[in-house]
Amino acid sequence: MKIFAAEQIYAADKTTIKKQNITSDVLMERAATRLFEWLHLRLQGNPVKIHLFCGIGNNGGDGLVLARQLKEEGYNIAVYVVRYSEKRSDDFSTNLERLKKREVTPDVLEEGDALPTISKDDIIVDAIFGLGLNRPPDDWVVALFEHLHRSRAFTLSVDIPSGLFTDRVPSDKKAVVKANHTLTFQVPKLVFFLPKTGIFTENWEVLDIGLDQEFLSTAETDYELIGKNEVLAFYEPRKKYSHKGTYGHSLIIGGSYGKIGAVHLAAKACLHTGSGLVTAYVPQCGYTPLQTNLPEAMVITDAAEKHISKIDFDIEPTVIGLGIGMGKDTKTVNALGQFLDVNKTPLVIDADALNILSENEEFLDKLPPRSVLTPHPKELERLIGKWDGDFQKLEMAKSFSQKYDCVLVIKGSNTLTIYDGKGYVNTTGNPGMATGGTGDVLTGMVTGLIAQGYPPLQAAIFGVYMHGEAGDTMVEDTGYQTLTASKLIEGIGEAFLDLFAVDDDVLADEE
Ligand SMILES: NC(=O)C1=CN([C@@H]2O[C@H](COP(=O)(O)OP(=O)(O)OC[C@H]3O[C@@H](n4cnc5c(N)ncnc54)[C@H](O)[C@@H]3O)[C@@H](O)[C@H]2O)[C@@H](O)CC1
Ligand SMILES: Nc1ncnc2c1ncn2[C@@H]1O[C@H](COP(=O)(O)OP(=O)(O)O)[C@@H](O)[C@H]1O
Ligand SMILES: [K+]
Repeated sequence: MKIFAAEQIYAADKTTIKKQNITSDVLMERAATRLFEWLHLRLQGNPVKIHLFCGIGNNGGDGLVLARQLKEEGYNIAVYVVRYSEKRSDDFSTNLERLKKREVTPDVLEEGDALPTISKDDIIVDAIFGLGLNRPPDDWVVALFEHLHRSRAFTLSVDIPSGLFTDRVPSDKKAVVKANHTLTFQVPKLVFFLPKTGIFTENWEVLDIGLDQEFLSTAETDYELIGKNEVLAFYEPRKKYSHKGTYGHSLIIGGSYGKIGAVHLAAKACLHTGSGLVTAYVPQCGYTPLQTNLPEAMVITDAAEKHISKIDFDIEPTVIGLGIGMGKDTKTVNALGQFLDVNKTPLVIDADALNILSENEEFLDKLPPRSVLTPHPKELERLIGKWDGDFQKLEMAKSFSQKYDCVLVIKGSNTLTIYDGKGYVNTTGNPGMATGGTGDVLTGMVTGLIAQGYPPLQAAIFGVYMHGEAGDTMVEDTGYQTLTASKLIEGIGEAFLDLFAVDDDVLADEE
């Protein structure tokens, strides 16, 4: 699913209004009707008090239409106009008049006014600011946001939590409404997925308001949301007359004394993702544990006992996964530099190999084109430097990826893969995966996909999706705290099966 920038959404509105020959007022009515239907379905006439806080722009207009529809259905509402500006949008004004005709006169809130009492069992609808926010809200509006937050009432934001910009991180966390849920129009917004802005609405849902499909499908966007539909397009079925040679040979290079487990996890994940053959290249201390515990993998050992001192092998791997548990011993750093001088095999680079690249920038020029780099945020900072906010981080990551022609997988709650100026936002995964070794599993999975012939970008996007899906499957049995990297590997099979599972509700519809 595409993620549109705010100006593209405004353009989609305009096109829709023109092509469907409707007024903006009709579009607002349609949007707010979707909000009403959502609430009505859940509340079924429940007399709970609903406080609707409406700004003076079109977001506020949506709130006023919703108030009118709730009133007509007999809901217990209180409506407030948050008058943060003298200006009013036309559709706001039209709908204020319509509401007044239904004998609902909103309380106008201005600076210095007493704030309404809200009980924690009430519902707040936040329609104060929408996509039009262009500067931080005034102090008294921030005080209102804090008042809403203190009430602990369920807060439903319209389109976007008020105070959240679409293109930058707010400098003051208090200046954003903390939504329990956001109902966003037509398309998800990028800020829902970034670590410093996603925290304002952990739950969100898209409401289809019938914007012009042609516009939506032809517009180019900088970001895309990756779900099952998107990755299914990449999936390559296993062929009947194939053999292990068909699916490539992965070489996993890494490990040091005390960190052989990382290689074990990556090699095992690689096998579970379908690599035809997997060999691990480890220091000698890794030989026995790997041969004992992972019989499917072959093992080549370095001359040194405890760390990699020279990367030297006589096989011809299809792809190499590099860096997990490898450490940064001087000999290892030299070995990596010498290896990169001669290597032509596609690479997936993680962990200590990334840190070595950060400290030896000249190594970056030696990477084969479209190498996949999988940093967590700290490793990313070492690679690309410090950033000021998520948006600058993304721009810096795009430049880095372009400069070195690499696929950059920025791991996190919503892992973001960057290549060729575009970002792919993953939707699977859960906080149970915030545990040691899960990154090693991802390295193994992406390596295993490249081994089978997936191009690096697709392997990265698909691998990240499947990794998160494996986590989501396993967490149902383990709970968040007990999910481990080994368990995650057990979930990879389920993640593949789930790609082709028919949803229960689809089956129910057919019955
Ligand atoms: N396609 C869609 O997504 C649709 C969107 N609609 C609604 O329209 C909204 C956008 O409406 P608007 O463009 O009117 O934007 P807002 O409703 O966010 O209004 C912002 C208004 O406040 C002013 N302003 C911005 N920041 C301010 C600040 N800090 N202090 C004081 N004033 C400030 C702006 O100049 C503007 O007049 C969307 O978020 C959505 O709720 C719907 O009405 C119809 C369809
Ligand atoms: N809160 C979370 N939600 C979803 N995925 C997460 C979360 N925390 C971590 N992950 C995923 O777990 C993995 C952790 O990788 P990493 O930090 O490299 O761990 P390690 O080095 O211990 O293997 C990444 O793929 C990341 O996206
Ligand atoms: K809002």
